[in-house]
This record gives sequence, structure tokens and C-alpha cells, in this order.
Amino acid sequence: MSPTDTQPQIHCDGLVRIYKRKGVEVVALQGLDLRVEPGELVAIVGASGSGKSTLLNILSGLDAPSAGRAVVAGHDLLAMGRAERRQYRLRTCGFVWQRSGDNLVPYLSAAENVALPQRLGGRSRSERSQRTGELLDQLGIADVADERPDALTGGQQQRLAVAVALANGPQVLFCDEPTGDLDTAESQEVYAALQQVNETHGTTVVIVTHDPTVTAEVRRTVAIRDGRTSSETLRRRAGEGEHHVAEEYAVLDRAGRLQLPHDFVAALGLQHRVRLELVDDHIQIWPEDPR
Ligand SMILES: Nc1ncnc2c1ncn2[C@@H]1O[C@H](COP(=O)(O)OP(=O)(O)OP(=O)(O)O)[C@@H](O)[C@H]1O
Repeated sequence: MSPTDTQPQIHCDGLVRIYKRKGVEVVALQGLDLRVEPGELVAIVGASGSGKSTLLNILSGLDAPSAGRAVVAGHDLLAMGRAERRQYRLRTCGFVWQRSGDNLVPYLSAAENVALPQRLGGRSRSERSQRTGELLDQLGIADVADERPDALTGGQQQRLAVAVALANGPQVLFCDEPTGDLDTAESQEVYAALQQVNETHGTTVVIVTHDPTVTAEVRRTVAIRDGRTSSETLRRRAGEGEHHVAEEYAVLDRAGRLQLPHDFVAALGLQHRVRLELVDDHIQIWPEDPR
């Protein structure tokens, strides 16, 4: 079965978000397309201002696009009413933000932080206690269950944030710069935790970051440029062993539009028009003949 035969977990089609500031329009998303299959671990990368936060705000149900379609786990984000939106944010999705203060309640212990969303989700005391213990254990922070967040290292705080986000068994975990405040060793701990969650719980994980090294931690990296998905990097195992190769792909939209990488365009001085030729299994592109 090809990936297009299944229902994607996340499907954005022609997403547009226009902000108006002092009468000036800023087009933050310019027809963004994105498809994420159930159980994928995907990174979305882009430079500052490329539209990452705008996309995440829409996918998390905090903001609405100006045009286009966004469906996550069967929820049409444009048609959701207030009650469905609350359930969507409580049960369908989990969130891990960059700053621990946005993820954790400072005056509750680690275990109480994980139990809180479960209480809001209607779980009984015994269910809460069992699930909290399991999650803290799986994320390697059972030994700090009774500590408050400020007694934990940065890496432990973010692993606790992952446990909190998983408390109600979401289908999708959205992580916004989850390693932004961490050093390399702590970042590695958090990526390992996200990989484990993805593998053992089957949760779809989307990591949004400006950190290009995330490519080594996930199988698929989607790059956003100027409010559009511009390229994808796929990592696959090359033969036996742990050796991986990364291949970069340009993204083709439904209309057949393709964005050429800036450095390719610059290298050949491409402008205005190019000549195309279909040859067996590939297409060749040449600069316009100046004659
Ligand atoms: N509330 C807003 N009002 C006006 N313009 C906005 C607003 N939010 C974002 N923008 C603009 O939209 C564009 C995309 O911003 P966005 O924050 O989504 O990018 P980003 O990739 O998340 O950047 P960063 O990594 O710096 O957070 C930018 O040009 C930004 O200035």
C-alpha cells in the first residue's frame, strides 16, 4: 500500500495565514502543504520567520488559518467548535514547549504534574497513579517523582514535559523547540525520549525547530521556507548495520509546482524561464538559451 492510500494523521492543504499589523499584511504561510502519516517521527525545520510557529499554532488549535485546510487525527481544525477544540487539546494532542515554565506547574511535584491533566481528563485516582508511575518510569525520571521542577536538570524537566504531554494518551505530540534551552547532552536525552515514545506508544511526533542537526534524530525532516514546505530530507539505512544516508527531495505540490533550491538556481544563474526535458525516468532542467 502506498502512503497516499492511508488516511494521514496530519493533513494541511494550501494553508494560508495572513497577519495584519498597522494596515500592513504579512503572509506568514503561503499555501503550505504537509502530510504526516500515523506513527511518524517528523521534524519541521526553518529559519527564523519562515512560519514554523504560525503552523504550530494552527495545528495546536490556538489559531485559525486565513484559508486552506488542516485536519489532524480526523479533526477538521477550521470547523471545530469550542467543546471539540477543548477535547482536541486535552486528549488528541500533547504539547511540549521550549520553556519548562510553559509545560510544568512549578509548585507541583513531578508526579503531580503528570497526574493533573489526567484529572482534567476524568481518570480515577488509581488509574492516575498507575499511569503516572509508568510514564515517569519509561522516561527515566521515576527517581525524581516527588521533586518540584526547579530541582530537576533541564533534560529531566523536558522529559517530564513529555510525560505530562502523554498523560492522556494523545495520538499526536507537538514539540516546539523542545531542546532550545538545553546543552548537547541534554538535547540528546530528550531526542532519545521522543524516539522511544514514538516507538513504544506509536505516537506521531512532530518536532518543530530551527536546529538543523535534528535531521540526524528523525527519519524525515520537512523544511519550511517563506511559509511553504520547500524540501524534505529522508534518512534511510544503507545496507547492513546502523549506517544511514540522508537524501534531500524537493516537494511537489498538487498542481505540479516545484521549488528549486536557492543554491541550484544561483549556481546556474537561472532566471525567469528554464528549459525542461523528460528523459526516461527523470527530468532535465537547463537555463534558457540566450540566443
Ligand atoms: N501576530 C503576528 N502579527 C504580525 N506578524 C506576525 C505575527 N506572528 C508572526 N508574524 C510574522 O509571520 C512570519 C512568520 O512568523 P513565525 O513566527 O511563524 O516564524 P518562525 O519560523 O516560527 O520564526 P521563529 O523561529 O523566529 O519563531 C514572520 O514574518 C513574522 O514576523
